[in-house]
Amino acid sequence: MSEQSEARATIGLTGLATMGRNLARNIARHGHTIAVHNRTTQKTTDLVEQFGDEGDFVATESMEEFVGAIAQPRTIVIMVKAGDPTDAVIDELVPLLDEGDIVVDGGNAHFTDTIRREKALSEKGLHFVGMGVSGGEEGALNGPSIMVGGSDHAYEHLGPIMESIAAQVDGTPCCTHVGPDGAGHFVKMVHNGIEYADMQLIAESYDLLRSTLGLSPKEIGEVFEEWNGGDLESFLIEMTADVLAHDDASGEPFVDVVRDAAEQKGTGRWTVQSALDLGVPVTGIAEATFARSLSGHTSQREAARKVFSTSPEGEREQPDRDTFVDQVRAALYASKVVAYAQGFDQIAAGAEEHDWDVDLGMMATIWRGGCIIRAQFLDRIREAYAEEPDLTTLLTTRYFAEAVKDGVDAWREVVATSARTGVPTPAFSSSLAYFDGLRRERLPAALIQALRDNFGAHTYERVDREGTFHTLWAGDRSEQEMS
Ligand SMILES: NC(=O)C1=CN([C@@H]2O[C@H](COP(=O)(O)OP(=O)(O)OC[C@H]3O[C@@H](n4cnc5c(N)ncnc54)[C@H](OP(=O)(O)O)[C@@H]3O)[C@@H](O)[C@H]2O)C=CC1
Ligand SMILES: O=C(CO)[C@H](O)[C@H](O)COP(=O)(O)O
Repeated sequence: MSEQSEARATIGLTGLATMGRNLARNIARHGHTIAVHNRTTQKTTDLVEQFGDEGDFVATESMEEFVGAIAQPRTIVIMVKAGDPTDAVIDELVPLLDEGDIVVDGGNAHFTDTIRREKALSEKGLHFVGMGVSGGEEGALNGPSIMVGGSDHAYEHLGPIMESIAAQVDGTPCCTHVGPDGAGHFVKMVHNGIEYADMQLIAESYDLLRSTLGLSPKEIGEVFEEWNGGDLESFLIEMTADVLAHDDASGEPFVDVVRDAAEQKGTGRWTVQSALDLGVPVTGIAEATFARSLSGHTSQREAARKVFSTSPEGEREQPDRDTFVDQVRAALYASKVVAYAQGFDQIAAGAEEHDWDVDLGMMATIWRGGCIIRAQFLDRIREAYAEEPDLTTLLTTRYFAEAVKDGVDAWREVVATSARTGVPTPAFSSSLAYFDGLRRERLPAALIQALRDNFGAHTYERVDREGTFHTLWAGDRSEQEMS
């Protein structure tokens, strides 16, 4: 490792933790010679000792040795903690690189950081790629979903390698060139936002079945297993069945020994922040993110528990088991349709804002395999965009409209039951409210406009004629036409 390596690697990867190490193995297994590096050399040594026979690895210690081991123009993947650590690695790498080299950030970077880094590196004659990778530890090894943002030139070099290691569905790699600079990381961010909503909806379903019907985690696991055989078939539903069936070494259901405070690394929060900036209502993702925050507010939760009883006063209702299980399934499916429709709206709005030509149908295509939100349902989204590339909302496309119409009564029943029994369902409830808001003939936004005009002369438009108006609320209440 300390000897000077010849530049024979076709690609290099620095950052050999959970994701980087498995991505490197995946790349090597596909016949690409890969130079590997990690700040702490022990991780490099361990990787090559344990898995060196899986392919052609060039283990390196210093950054100089790492860069020297890669054939020019170099393609270098950074797989380290997002934020400052990524900048630190870029700062260390850049002085060692030559014009035309390609630096790829495969971490969960904020897309605005990616835009900034791309600008800075292109000024130095380097190509910078922001590459979203989804699939967790297992996906990185056996085929992730990969969302690449960068120049066409960079994709020409990087694309074939990444397409070869990505998950494949019906012969199509789950990897695509999303667009320039921050496009790949933007799409990955929204993917993670949808992941938050998906998990929150699953968690609410579990809570309802447990608290309302009194089912055990094992019984609920069986329900999820059955659901996975239908429209809801997905990686997360399958995983839920598995997790709920698992017992801790103590004999307790595993889910009961895990502290009920969900962590977050930032991508869900970023999705919501960006959605607010873009003016796109991503209510499912927002509620999922806030639900994680609430779960972590231990002292407030404790204070509230002391003052309020944990369930509403009065009789607990016990709905019919099979009917309620099916209602929750329908509510889960309809709410999931809403969450995905909102996520795709955000990608469309982000693409417009940043002038990225993002193919929405292709996003559904590359999420069908490898990634955390992979699901049968994504094929339906792919078909919807194939039929109508500029569709206004996924909700109104034939398949999803039917699914929502079929499920809406059950959805209302579930939300009503949760309100009566005190089981919190922020994602179910907000998705239903979004659906009702969209389909409403007339919204109370008219009153909000009237109030804004009253207290701040913010003006309003009328339903019966063009123009902008203001009423002299403090005066004679006559109406002025402003434009
Ligand atoms: N874990 C997951 O499921 C997924 C993670 N990601 C993203 O992939 C990236 C890697 O994730 P993961 O594998 O979980 O690892 P971590 O996010 O835990 O990062 C650990 C790696 O970062 C390196 N590192 C940290 N700080 C520095 C620094 N200042 N300079 C150099 N190297 C540094 C560590 O080196 P050392 O060993 O020396 O400490 C180690 O290799 C992250 O951006 C993450 O958000 C994306 C998809 C899924
Ligand atoms: O990118 C991922 C999967 O696609 C990661 O698993 C992500 O870090 C999970 O996010 P969080 O820690 O916020 O739940």
